[in-house]
Amino acid sequence: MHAELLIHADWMLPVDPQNRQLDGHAIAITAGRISAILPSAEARLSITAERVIELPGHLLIPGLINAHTHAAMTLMRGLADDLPLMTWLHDHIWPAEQRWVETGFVGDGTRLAVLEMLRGGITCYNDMYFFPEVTAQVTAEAGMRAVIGMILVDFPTNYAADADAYIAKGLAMHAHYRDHPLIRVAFAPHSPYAVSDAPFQRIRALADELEVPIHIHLHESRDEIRQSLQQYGERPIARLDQLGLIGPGLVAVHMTQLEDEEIRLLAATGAHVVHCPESNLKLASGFCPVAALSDAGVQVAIGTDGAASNNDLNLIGEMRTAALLGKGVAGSAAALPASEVLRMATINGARALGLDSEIGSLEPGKSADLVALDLRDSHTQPLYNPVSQLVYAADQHQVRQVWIRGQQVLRDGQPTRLDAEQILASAQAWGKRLAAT
Ligand SMILES: CSC[C@H]1O[C@@H](n2cnc3c(O)ncnc32)[C@H](O)[C@@H]1O
Ligand SMILES: [Zn+2]
Repeated sequence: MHAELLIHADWMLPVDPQNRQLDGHAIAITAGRISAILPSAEARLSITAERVIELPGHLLIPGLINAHTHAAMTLMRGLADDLPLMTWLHDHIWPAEQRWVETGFVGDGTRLAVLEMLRGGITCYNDMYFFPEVTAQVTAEAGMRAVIGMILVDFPTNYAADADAYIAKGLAMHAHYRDHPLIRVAFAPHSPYAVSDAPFQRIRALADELEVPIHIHLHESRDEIRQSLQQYGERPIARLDQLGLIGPGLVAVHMTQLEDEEIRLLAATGAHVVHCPESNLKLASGFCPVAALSDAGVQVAIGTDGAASNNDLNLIGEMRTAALLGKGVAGSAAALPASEVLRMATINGARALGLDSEIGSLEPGKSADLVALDLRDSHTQPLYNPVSQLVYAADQHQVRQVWIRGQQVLRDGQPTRLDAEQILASAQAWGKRLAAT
């Protein structure tokens, strides 16, 4: 058998249905896809390859999927800390966005985010932000994968004046990226408190027609529930259910306020949940009952949220926080074992985004989106169990090589398609501008 690329690694966690750990295996890649996974000794005898890469001491995993981001908000990292969600959003972030967010801001902020995410082993992200066409373009140029939100809020912004304009711009972007190999598009109405019933109804009909997910902040804080009870006489999930939005296409982010009946509804309808543990902790929004959701059969993915509420886009760190917090919230050390948390950051994210036939695991036929981490560092030695080291001990700087569709986008920790120096210089220039106001 012939392959374009053959990679040998000491350990592989393919996140396959059997949850295997493969020691001393190789992965063969041709035309951007995984063509075989087999023991290295066998591969050396049976596969000829144009390029062979040996990775002793390394762990190979599927590319991580950051299931909820606002990429360009990297330029607001540390702008407003130590505040609860509604104060943070209404008094600081939305005014700053009104003042600063335009295409140049989104381009530079997204490039900084893409650089940070690739260096941390993230190969795909699910974004919700203004000027999403710019986010899409920057991401595609970097060779990265993303699901870009067709955003909607009830109020006018620098990006669009009203619901018609938000939807029209979103649909134009959807048409533009229809057959793109890296970019997909989803609806991204901000939240139940920022979107009224009529636009939700339009989005639901369009999402059904275009078969795209609906990505939304939902049940993020107690204030959101209180406000909804006051305004609509029901909790946000009940309202969205009335509007026909709770179903397998729903990607519900945060979900820190959940009653048992709501968990049953999510499970019965096949809705997806994205857990953002660090953002929820930092804004003191509440705790997502991840173990209870998972026991009920709800698929839970992991997201960082934006860098203004986290304050990084480090999904390896986020896995660790999710595992530790999940045990604390469930009152059980057995809750959220490391292998389950890795599934959340890979295959569950892929399922939430409707991309699980392409990405989320290392299996023949899937796209070659993969990450190699060097585990020879002091804090991941000695090594008894690779998945334990990855989730409980590894640092994102141990990510050394990243491939997306078989193309190397990070080599020895350095991006191959981005100018890191220029990205940092422009981030510093934005920082000076924002700090001066
Ligand atoms: C319509 S573009 C996205 C919008 O969402 C804001 N945002 C960022 N993080 C959060 C969060 O955790 N909850 C609610 N809204 C958030 C972002 O600043 C943009 O305005
Ligand atoms: Zn968010």
